[in-house]
Amino acid sequence: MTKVLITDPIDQKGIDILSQVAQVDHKIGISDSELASIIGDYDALMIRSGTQVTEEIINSSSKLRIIGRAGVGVDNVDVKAATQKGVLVVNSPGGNTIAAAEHTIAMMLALSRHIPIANSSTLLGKWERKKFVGNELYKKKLGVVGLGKIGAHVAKVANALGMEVCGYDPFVSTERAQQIQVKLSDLEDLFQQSDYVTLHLPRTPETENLVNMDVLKNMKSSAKLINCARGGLIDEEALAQALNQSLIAGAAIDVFSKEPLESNSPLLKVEKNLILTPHLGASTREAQENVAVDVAEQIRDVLLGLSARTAVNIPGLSPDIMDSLKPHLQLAETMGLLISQLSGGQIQKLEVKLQGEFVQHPSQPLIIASLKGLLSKALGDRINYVNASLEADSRGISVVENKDEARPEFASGSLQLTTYGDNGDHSVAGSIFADGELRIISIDQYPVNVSPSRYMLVTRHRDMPGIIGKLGSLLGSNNVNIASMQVGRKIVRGEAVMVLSIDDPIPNKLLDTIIEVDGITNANPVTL
Ligand SMILES: NC(=O)c1ccc[n+]([C@@H]2O[C@H](COP(=O)([O-])OP(=O)(O)OC[C@H]3O[C@@H](n4cnc5c(N)ncnc54)[C@H](O)[C@@H]3O)[C@@H](O)[C@H]2O)c1
Ligand SMILES: O=C(O)[C@H](O)COP(=O)(O)O
Repeated sequence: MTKVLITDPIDQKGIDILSQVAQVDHKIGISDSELASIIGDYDALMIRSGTQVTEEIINSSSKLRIIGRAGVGVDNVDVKAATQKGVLVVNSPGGNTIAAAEHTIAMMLALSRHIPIANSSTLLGKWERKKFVGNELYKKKLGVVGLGKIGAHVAKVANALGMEVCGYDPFVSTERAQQIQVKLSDLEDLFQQSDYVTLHLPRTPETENLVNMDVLKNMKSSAKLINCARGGLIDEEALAQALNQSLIAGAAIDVFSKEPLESNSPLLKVEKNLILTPHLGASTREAQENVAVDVAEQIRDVLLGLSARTAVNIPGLSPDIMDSLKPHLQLAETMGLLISQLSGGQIQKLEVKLQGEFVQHPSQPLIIASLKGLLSKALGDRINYVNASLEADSRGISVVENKDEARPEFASGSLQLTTYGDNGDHSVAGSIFADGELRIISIDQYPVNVSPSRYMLVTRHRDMPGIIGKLGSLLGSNNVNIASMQVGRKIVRGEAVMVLSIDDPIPNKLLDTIIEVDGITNANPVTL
């Protein structure tokens, strides 16, 4: 029975989707060690930000195929370890955009009008109208750091509120900035000139402590800072000091370097204008339903053998591409598997050459499929589309891509793989014929025309009378049935390649006898 484990609160609609195809177990708040001890039973894991999916947990799994993050940030998943293990990681990049952007706007308004503290004061029976005079957002300058989905929506709403919006994002073009009505600025100016600064970027080694004491000192003393993105982007000790010393006028923080917020956090000792919420950015009914459905559908599809929409760790392999390239991917994988058996030994380089119609397609998926085939004899079930590039890389196999725009020999173009390694260079070319059938069209530059079959024998021999007959009778007398035979040669009576499709695998003893036949220089059994 397929089993899915859920370790964070997930909307029921997502659970219902998973229940169609799997047994769904809930272990909310499970410890790391308990998770590591039970993960071996599960095919899929569904989480939010509360579960840390560490390398140890991933390596304790044995049949885990997919980790679904019902939300955006995957910084709580060791994606590298998952990729190495061949586990797909998917998220929901857009499901909570509006929720997080609206929480940001709510934080900005709450800060400006002292809403939380005015509420507490009023509940205590006080009537402190003078104490809680605020600021308008209208005509104030907002600096948005990170102009992705959430940053862009915040900018849109802020523009509608009459704010002047500037932004910093090294990966956003001037055209895109104009489109979302944001004036691009450098980071220093943004902090120095803004009345409000809001962060909407991921936490990475480069962005950690992006807001430190130097940055805070550079801000206006009337400025307010909002972080509904990720903990760790702000040095919390420095922020506490900056607020206590009135270096800035306020902050609203939803995310923390350690969550849940620890009781010794310096932020809990701040007595000035500081609003804290417990990572609520995505906590709306709508967003929770969106992300749960989005991710559960992807988990269900992957468990059914279909592709995921938003995989984090297989770049370039969107479902549309996978669908349109199905026969091409199958050809590339088959050829990778074939050439690995013809090459034998250690391979240092794979050259992938696309010709004719193949040039029109994205090459990355074809390279990944070729590598998957190439490594599957060595790694068995462990190799998949997720980890093929990484596994090739860690084995020192470099990949060179080559596009040949010349008029193709075959109407549908061709794909050629060449390996360079311990046993010299080997090449295989293939094409897809009009009937959609895969064909191997050359082996080691010898022209052939073979449909790949489960068992094959590829020999090298001198082109002379009698060889084909000898080989045929050897196989026949050992009860190996030949389904088809093809000989490829470049010149008469020179070197030739023979490709036999056979119904059964070749016994080792028979292979030894074949190699001893006068004129046969090499014989490679192939299983596809
Ligand atoms: N508080 C919450 O509950 C909540 C909810 C959803 C998302 N988030 C977080 O909000 C953040 C933004 O999410 P998103 O969906 O907009 O992501 P996104 O990928 O659409 O946008 C992130 C943007 O950050 C930019 N960026 C990366 N490095 C940068 C740098 N050094 N300086 C400036 N910009 C940089 C990227 O170019 C990108 O445009 C993420 O960290 C996400 O995890 C939090
Ligand atoms: O990255 C995200 O999607 C947000 O941080 C939301 O996290 P949550 O799913 O734990 O609410």
